[in-house]
Amino acid sequence: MIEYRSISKTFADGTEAVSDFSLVLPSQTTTVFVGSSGCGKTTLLRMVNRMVEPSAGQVLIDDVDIATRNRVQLRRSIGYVMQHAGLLPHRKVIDNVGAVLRLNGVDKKEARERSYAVLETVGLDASVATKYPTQLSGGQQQRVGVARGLVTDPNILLMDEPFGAVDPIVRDELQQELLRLQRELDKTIVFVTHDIDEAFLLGDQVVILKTGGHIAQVGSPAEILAEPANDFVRSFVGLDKGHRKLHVEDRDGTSIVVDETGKVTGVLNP
Ligand SMILES: Nc1ncnc2c1ncn2[C@@H]1O[C@H](COP(=O)(O)OP(=O)(O)OP(=O)(O)O)[C@@H](O)[C@H]1O
Repeated sequence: MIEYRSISKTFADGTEAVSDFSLVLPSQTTTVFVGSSGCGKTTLLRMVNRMVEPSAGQVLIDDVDIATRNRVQLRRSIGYVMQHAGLLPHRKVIDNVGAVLRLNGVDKKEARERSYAVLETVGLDASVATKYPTQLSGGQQQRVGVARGLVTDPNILLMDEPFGAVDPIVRDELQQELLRLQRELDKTIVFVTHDIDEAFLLGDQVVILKTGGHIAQVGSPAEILAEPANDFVRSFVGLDKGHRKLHVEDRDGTSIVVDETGKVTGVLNP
């Protein structure tokens, strides 16, 4: 469980990115921070692995204040997937994936074996392992980025707009892959996006943010869609434009919420 307790962040230039933010992110679920540019999503995400230190308040993981933990060890114990994959261009895929294992002291042979295994987990053929990142498609690079985030088998995976830079078809594929992975791996995922459809598809808990990290609404996709808290949320999720007339369909025993265009917007809790 991740808990933000009255977190604020003011940067050195005086920008107040997050103000008095409190929230619990339950274990083994996906929480999505969604909101427009500059509302504080990335700042909130990076406070979980101490890439950003709060100006006030605490972040707790399993009831331990992370300020008391060694910063480097904490960072290496949490998976991090960023936009554009962030791969090192001069290192082969397999070495990009295994880099954190090596930093953690895992020997070369084991690091390779685990890296090959996690490439398979994210649906990549072993033949990509010896290629350089620029020899891969954007979608493949993102998969490598996810593999790198998962290679240490972390409990927590932070994902910062990981699918923002790929075309819509590849994006759909990657989203479905992530849903499959989450069913298999049961990580605590914190996911940042500005795309409300992506948030509703992937999130168990969706946090709609306004500037300053202010929560406009938090809830499951179905809860938000059924009872938008205010006009801001109504407009943000497109209800004000007459979109999102929803119905529920049964797919293989799971109740899926589908909008009038046929797009899946969420899954009802079993
Ligand atoms: N290092 C920094 N120094 C000063 N201001 C910063 C810094 N990092 C972020 N900010 C500011 O803090 C606010 C929140 O930024 P943040 O990156 O968290 O937003 P975001 O919601 O992730 O935006 P985006 O979707 O554009 O990535 C913005 O006004 C941003 O300009």
